Amino acid sequence: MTTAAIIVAAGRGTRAGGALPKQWREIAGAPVALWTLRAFAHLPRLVLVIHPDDRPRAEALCEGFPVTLVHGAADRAGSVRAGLEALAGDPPERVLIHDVARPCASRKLIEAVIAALATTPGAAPALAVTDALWTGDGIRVTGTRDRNGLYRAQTPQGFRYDAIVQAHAAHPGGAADDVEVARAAGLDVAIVPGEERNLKITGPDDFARAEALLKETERMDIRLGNGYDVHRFGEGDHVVLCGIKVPHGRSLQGHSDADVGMHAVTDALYGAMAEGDIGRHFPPSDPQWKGAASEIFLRHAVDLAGFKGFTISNIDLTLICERPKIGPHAPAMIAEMCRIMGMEADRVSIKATTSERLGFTGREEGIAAIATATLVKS
Ligand SMILES: Nc1ccn([C@@H]2O[C@H](COP(=O)(O)OP(=O)(O)OP(=O)(O)O)[C@@H](O)[C@H]2O)c(=O)n1
Ligand SMILES: C[C@](O)(CO)[C@H](O)COP(=O)(O)O
Repeated sequence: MTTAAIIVAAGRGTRAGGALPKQWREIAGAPVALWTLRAFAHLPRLVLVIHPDDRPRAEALCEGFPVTLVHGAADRAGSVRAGLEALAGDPPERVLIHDVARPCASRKLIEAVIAALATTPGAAPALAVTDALWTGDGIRVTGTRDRNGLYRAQTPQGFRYDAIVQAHAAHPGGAADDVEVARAAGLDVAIVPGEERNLKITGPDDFARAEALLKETERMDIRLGNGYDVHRFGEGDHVVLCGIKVPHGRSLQGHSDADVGMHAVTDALYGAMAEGDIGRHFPPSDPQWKGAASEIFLRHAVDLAGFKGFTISNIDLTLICERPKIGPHAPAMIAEMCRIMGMEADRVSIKATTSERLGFTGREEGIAAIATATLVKS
């Protein structure tokens, strides 16, 4: 079942004040919008609904990241509809709709909403009201209300895509959130236990609260990934290894440019992020990747790591072949890999070994490559 997330970010944040709309202000070292996108970065499709005035800022934030930008509308419901339309060409089965102003939603909460959608067309997090409730005239208490059965609504609010599209199309407008829209269309919405930490930045004091929560949970996160790849030799007069053309009596065969070293490093990066492998992001069945430069794949993995808040700490790559001899070309390969990945040379190792004439590499039928990558988030 495919799940997409729509992050609505077209509001102006008037209650929060300040020179910039709240989603573009920095907390804990990154804009609020980036924290929120990172919380959903494990999902295959992300749509960020923005105000047209914020386009340059949003493009800079999302450059190289797998995020679709669309322009929102004058009210929240209109912005949600714009996000839903952006997905219409290739509709997902489920969609999560989330306020950009809630940057602290946990992965556990997001997964709980998705899990609930297996049995109901709608699901959303909420916290039961625990304080006594009064009415007042601004100066004094004028009455009390029963808090039984009252909830504080949160996002992400999740729905079967087709159902929420139809519900929005039928709604007259003025809804506070998508649960109200869904219920007006007769959809059942399950309550998933919400989180106190999933606060919405609304007033000026909320920035400090959100920052404290993000700092508290952003613990050191160190990831190790490995990648292994093999390409066979065929007719030709050179091989491409780590972006460098190396003269050789044969060429490596493959769907792309068959840069076996770059593929192993790319898979190590994906592996460290639990993001599958090159084939998942660039399917070999897709003709557009035929003969593609492997730099495209590596850049995607590097950008994804940056989007998720990781720094690449080091890369270690071993090429396994009898010939060509790698040593003379290793400095150029390291320089090229550093250029693509934006890394320092003392963090990228490229070395080679033979297999003592054993096996397919020993018989010079192809080249194998094995890579390790370390990613760090602090
Ligand atoms: N026309 C609008 C209005 C709101 N939102 C989004 O809806 C969410 C919840 O709204 P709220 O917290 O009220 O944000 P703002 O409308 O920006 O704040 P304010 O009401 O203080 O101006 C926010 O992520 C906001 O960006 C939107 O995408 N389009
Ligand atoms: C959708 C919402 O986050 C649910 O709590 C909220 O209603 C949106 O924000 P607003 O302050 O009501 O505009």
